[in-house]
Amino acid sequence: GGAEGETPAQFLERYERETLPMKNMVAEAAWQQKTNITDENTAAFVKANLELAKFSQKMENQALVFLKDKSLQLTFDQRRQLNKIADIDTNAQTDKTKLERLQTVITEMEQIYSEAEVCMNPSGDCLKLEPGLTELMRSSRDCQKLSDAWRGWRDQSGKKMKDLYQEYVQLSNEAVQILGHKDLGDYWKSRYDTSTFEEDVAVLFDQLLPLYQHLHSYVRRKLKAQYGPEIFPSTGHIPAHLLGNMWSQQWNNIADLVNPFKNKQLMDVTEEMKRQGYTIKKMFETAEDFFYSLGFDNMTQIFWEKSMLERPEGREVVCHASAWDMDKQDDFRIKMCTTINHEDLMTVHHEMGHIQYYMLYENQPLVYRHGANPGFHEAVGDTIALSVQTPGHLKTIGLLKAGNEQDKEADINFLMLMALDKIAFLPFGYLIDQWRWSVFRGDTPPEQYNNEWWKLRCRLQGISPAVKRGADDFDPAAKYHIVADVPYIRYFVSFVLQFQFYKAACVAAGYTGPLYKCDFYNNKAAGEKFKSMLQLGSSLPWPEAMERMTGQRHMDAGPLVEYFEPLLDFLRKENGEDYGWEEKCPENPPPC
Ligand SMILES: CC(=O)N[C@@H](CC(=O)O)C(=O)NC[C@H](CC1(C(=O)N[C@@H](Cc2ccc(O)cc2)C(=O)O)CCCC1)C(=O)O
Ligand SMILES: [Zn+2]
Repeated sequence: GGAEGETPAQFLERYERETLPMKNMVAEAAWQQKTNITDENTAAFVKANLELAKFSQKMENQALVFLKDKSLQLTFDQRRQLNKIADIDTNAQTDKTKLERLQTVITEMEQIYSEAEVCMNPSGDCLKLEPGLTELMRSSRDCQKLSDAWRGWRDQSGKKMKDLYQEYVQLSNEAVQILGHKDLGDYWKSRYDTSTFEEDVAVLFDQLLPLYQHLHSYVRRKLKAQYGPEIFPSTGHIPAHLLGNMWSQQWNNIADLVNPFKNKQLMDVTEEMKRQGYTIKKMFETAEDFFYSLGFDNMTQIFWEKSMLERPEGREVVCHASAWDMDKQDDFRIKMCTTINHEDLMTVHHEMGHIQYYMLYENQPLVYRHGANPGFHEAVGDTIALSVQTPGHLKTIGLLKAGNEQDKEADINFLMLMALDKIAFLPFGYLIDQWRWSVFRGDTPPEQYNNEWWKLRCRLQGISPAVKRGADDFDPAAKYHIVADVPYIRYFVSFVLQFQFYKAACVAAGYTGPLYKCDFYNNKAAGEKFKSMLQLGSSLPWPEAMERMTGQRHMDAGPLVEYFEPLLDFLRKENGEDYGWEEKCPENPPPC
């Protein structure tokens, strides 16, 4: 047994008492490192992680002793908690040198990514990803500039990390194999508690492909009109740098080029936010107010004191937005280099959704303070943002001028903007971990890393590289989550779940109109439904949790398809038979 004659119940109590301060210490060290990247903060962060690993291994060993002891009468809940204590990720690596090397490789890759900058011709301006390159990709309509930024970013980030990444794969697989998993992808999928997870997401992707194909075709036609057809390959692919985003993952920033009814309002409120003098603080208060209207709690005092809501002067930070549970009473934070625009206002809701989930499961046993599955955590804020973005709600908060509610053309414009965010994302959200699972499994060897990446990008997303890719390019590591060891299929799952949660909240609010116009602001019944699911954390299998809110026990693309139905009808009429692209990208992408 554990400490002299310790019972499972005593062990679980001791686990919580001893682990909480340890996790808080690590969270603080991580926060210091991400909000002030210096050698000593990085070293301190790696050291803290090593301490946590040693501590977790002791707890894992003790949990395994109880789990294997046939003489013990463990309750269902004790067994569930002990299994979660024994699942300690790559901290299972007992070889200190290998564990330290893995931590160092990840922080090194993240440091290269965070400090990379591209010096543009002919201006000579050196731009970082945020805000410079992101702003350029968002707002420039100059093909050559977009192409230079697209290529430059990949040269300064991914291209420098191929060897590091190879080492990360090797060390990560070794670590999780100690826990009995085949490879890191196998371990990441195990968090969805179902052996059919890969097939389930593949089925969802196939169901949603027609929506994407029609959006892709419509956007391609509009971009040909804007840039001239000669820069588009005959294979039907869209050049990656023309889509308003460094990774072509969401296309909302080219809404002005794609807006179906020019004479009708574009639902992007960036200009109105600036005109009204919106501050960053006001953006966070707007999000806080929506959650509060549902009966959720306001942000804590410590949240406002300790968050980093804009890029600080004079120090290197990891700008990629993130929400933090510091494993300490009331201590929840957001780190974000916020800019005043529509996209960031939605990101604020996304990050605050994480904070609300942390607060709702704060009283669960420590091992249950996680999302029911990772997709749930990503869906909370986005579900709220679906209600916030309705023209009706934007009028309620004064960010959109009152207009004719029954305007079919304005509705199509709105659904188009939402599709540029939610539909455009689907193949991207799906393919990142298709690539990584094949790398971790060993099906994709290092010399095939970039080729396999572009095979997926060309076949599933229908985009082509701005310029021809070379043997030593490594484009996957131009994306934060790949560099920072953060799984990604959670976002694809979230983009399906959030429409299920949104529909359930609308039903709870007694709404009966077209789904895409539903605003459940101020509705306590909707809030109660949501809270009843979220307060469970991971204490029950996710189908049980989902059932509390939606009455369903499985992922279902139905609500997403229902939401976009009017747009798909419009697109089918517009596109006729002109949609789709060839599996392979062109050998040589046409120049600007
Ligand atoms: C300590 C820690 O790491 N905490 C976790 C939270 C947790 O696990 O508790 C966390 O904060 N992760 C950061 C990550 C940030 C963002 C992101 O990376 N988004 C994806 C895809 C996407 C894009 C649009 C969208 O609407 C939804 C998703 C991308 O940008 O590619 C950036 C903008 C939005 C969300 C996040 O919040 O998920
Ligand atoms: Zn998130």
